[in-house]
Amino acid sequence: MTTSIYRDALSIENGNMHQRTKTDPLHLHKARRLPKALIIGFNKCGTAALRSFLSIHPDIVSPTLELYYFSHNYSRGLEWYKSQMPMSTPRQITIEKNPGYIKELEYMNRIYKFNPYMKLLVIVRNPAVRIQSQYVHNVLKYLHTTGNVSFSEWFDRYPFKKHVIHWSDYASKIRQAFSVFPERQFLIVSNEDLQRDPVFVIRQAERFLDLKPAVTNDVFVFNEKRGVHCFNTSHPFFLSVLDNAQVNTLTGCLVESKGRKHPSYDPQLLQQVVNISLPYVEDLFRLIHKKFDWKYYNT
Ligand SMILES: Nc1ncnc2c1ncn2[C@@H]1O[C@H](COP(=O)(O)OS(=O)(=O)O)[C@@H](OP(=O)(O)O)[C@H]1O
Repeated sequence: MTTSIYRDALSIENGNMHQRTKTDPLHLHKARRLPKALIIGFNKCGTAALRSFLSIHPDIVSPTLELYYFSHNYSRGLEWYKSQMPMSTPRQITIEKNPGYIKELEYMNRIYKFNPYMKLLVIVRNPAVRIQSQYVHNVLKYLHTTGNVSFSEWFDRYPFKKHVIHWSDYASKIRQAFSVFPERQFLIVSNEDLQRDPVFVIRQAERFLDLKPAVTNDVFVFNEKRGVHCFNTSHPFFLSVLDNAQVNTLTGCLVESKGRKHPSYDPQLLQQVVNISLPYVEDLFRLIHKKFDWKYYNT
């Protein structure tokens, strides 16, 4: 049974669409539609790349901005949320991404109340590498307050173990989300797979979202300088991401803040990080019945 909020939202949407078709038959039923799928986590794991890569699919649209609706902007209401969505046709799926949604049980409950059939995409990343990404992100973002802190100094500023666990424990957040939604409503992929072979990950998402396979290898080109896949700017699909603020329209790559240079590890620090995070990685693989090929973690 559809919950009331989702049903009401759908009827508002259908009502609007109906009016529009009656007055403007050439409008092709375009309207702003609420998401049927969300990318809910995790920070610094490639959520922007996953969102951007998926949004090139002809049957997917996605707002470029993170809207924080199920977290900080909940009081703004559904009509506000809907007004932030891009226009779409009835066959297109709208996907929003916010890596913070998976962090709080309350946010997951709000999503369930909105739509118990929501499809949820989660991207995870080798924790030892993810922490380097977090360091660069924090140091650049908070440089004015932190000063130029080295990678090992940065660890010293936090209770070290707690800090590593906080960023490595994907399993407890996924388990929490599994307590709200059935497991079949999740697709869990890895940043490493997305980096290595975007189409491999997009195929999984197409199947999960019940979409026809449409994204092929020629949509992407490997950019040697950035060391990641970027959009092939001469592919006709590229036109659909021209309004994506996170894509450089000249190079087809994600903006510079998505793919920064990482600091090198002191071997002892790396070993400590791996030792602390290993049980969390094992827990994750057990929970999701799937393993990712993560360097340093021979599980
Ligand atoms: N093309 C491509 N393929 C796969 N992954 C990519 C790609 N481009 C960027 N990235 C990765 O995205 C990392 C940033 O993650 P998020 O977008 O989740 O960051 S954020 O939490 O929203 O700030 C970012 O992390 P850093 O490399 O540490 O900057 C990248 O690993």
